[in-house]
Amino acid sequence: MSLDLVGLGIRHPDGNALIDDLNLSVAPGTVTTLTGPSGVGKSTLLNAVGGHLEAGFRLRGRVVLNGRDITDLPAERRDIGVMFQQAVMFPHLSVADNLAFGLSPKLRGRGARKAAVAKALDLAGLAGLGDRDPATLSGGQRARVALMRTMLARPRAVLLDEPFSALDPERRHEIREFVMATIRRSGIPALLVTHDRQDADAAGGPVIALT
Ligand SMILES: Nc1ncnc2c1ncn2[C@@H]1O[C@H](COP(=O)(O)OP(=O)(O)OP(=O)(O)O)[C@@H](O)[C@H]1O
Repeated sequence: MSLDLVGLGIRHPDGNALIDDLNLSVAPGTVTTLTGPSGVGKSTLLNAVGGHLEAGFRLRGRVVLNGRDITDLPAERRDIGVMFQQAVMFPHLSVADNLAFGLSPKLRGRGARKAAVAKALDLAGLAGLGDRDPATLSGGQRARVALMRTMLARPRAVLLDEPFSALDPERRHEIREFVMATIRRSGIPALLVTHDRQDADAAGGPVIALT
């Protein structure tokens, strides 16, 4: 699976060009990093790829996923996973149920769904913690649950918007490695927005500096 941005341009509601003629190809299982000063349009670009561009922003160019033009598809039909700085959990659901919420509807059968959640807990190093209330997890554990929930939906691409910046330095390193390994193993393309040089190094792919 690959993600291609072809001649992408984004215009701010006030008329200013945020992104101008961006051409970018993200290979399967790789992470391309987007950097640049605050306000340059990094998050807006991810919104455009995910289909969440806010009203008033104008888009030019094409977003192509796996050879298919998805520019005009609504977000829910793009199968693109997102992960933000704050790992949002449903507080009234257990860790396992939070994970189950991410499961692709294509995966049918109670047993198969339970097994998929158990495997995700295991991969996240959280085996045995499925019954816990998410509020009792550490920030790092919550970040891993959030990532697994994103991946359980079997996305065709992932968008990561500063997903590590709320983590302390030690956790940050561990989660970063975990996220990159998961993306490589899944063979899907990813875009990472970060201000952190080490994040970009760990991502291993091209770094695009937006100006
Ligand atoms: N809903 C909105 N309506 C109007 N302007 C917005 C909206 N959301 C963002 N902007 C503006 O669009 C521009 C790009 O914002 P964006 O969040 O994409 O930047 P960014 O590069 O991700 O910044 P940061 O690194 O600070 O997160 C900024 O000038 C911002 O103020």
